[in-house]
Amino acid sequence: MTTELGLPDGIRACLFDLDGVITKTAAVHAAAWKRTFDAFLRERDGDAYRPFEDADYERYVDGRPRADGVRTFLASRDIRLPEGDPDDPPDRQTVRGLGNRKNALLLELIHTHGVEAYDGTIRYIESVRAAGLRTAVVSSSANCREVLRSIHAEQLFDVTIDGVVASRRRLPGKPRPDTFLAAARDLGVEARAAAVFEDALAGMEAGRAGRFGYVVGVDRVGQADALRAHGADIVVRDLAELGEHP
Ligand SMILES: O=P(O)(O)OC[C@H]1O[C@@H](O)[C@H](O)[C@@H](O)[C@@H]1O
Repeated sequence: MTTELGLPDGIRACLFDLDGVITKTAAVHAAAWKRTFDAFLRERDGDAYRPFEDADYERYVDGRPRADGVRTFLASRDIRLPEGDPDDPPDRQTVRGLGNRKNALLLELIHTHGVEAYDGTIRYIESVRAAGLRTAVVSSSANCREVLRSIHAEQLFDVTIDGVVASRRRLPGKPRPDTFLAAARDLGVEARAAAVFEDALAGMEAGRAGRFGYVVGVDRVGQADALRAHGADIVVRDLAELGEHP
């Protein structure tokens, strides 16, 4: 282990997820999804509908690109909707319509409440860069750049692979490893020389599938065992814990 950063020797780049790792926006996404799916399920099944639970978010939606989240959750309830069109109105019962409904709610929540960063992560990224390692943000979110801009953190990353870049480059989203692998490649390092920092189960699986050198699970919601089961090499509650001496 290197002492300062708590990373194995040979790690030359760090790949950070955004929502829940850098910013306190995972809960905001979860809230927007819950409002979207509960409204949809109530419209469909009436008042006896089965609500969208935290576990549904963690298993089927967290970390995945927007439309994949819609499809994966609906499939878990044996529901299939037409794909629809990327600019379907938010009240249209299609995969894209539901995604747009969620995005409108997310943006409303973000604009009303603002975005907060995790100070422990920002300090950690600054130490990583001071130590000469390269950094990337790897997020499924199409809102990644706006969120980073709002906390003035864009300059902390040499490479950005977000939801917009991934669809332009046709990269399959997490849990597939392609977005992380693209970030490592853009930084000029092999996967085994890169560490992945993620809070989502889909992100853990991507880290494991890509054979990255180190997979750090960031547990903000009490799912340490699940993070380990899905591929974490280590689980911390905050990145400030990495490199702390016992
Ligand atoms: O809808 P967006 O902003 O493009 O984000 C896509 C996904 O981005 C991930 O970072 C979140 O964990 C998911 O909850 C979200 O659905």
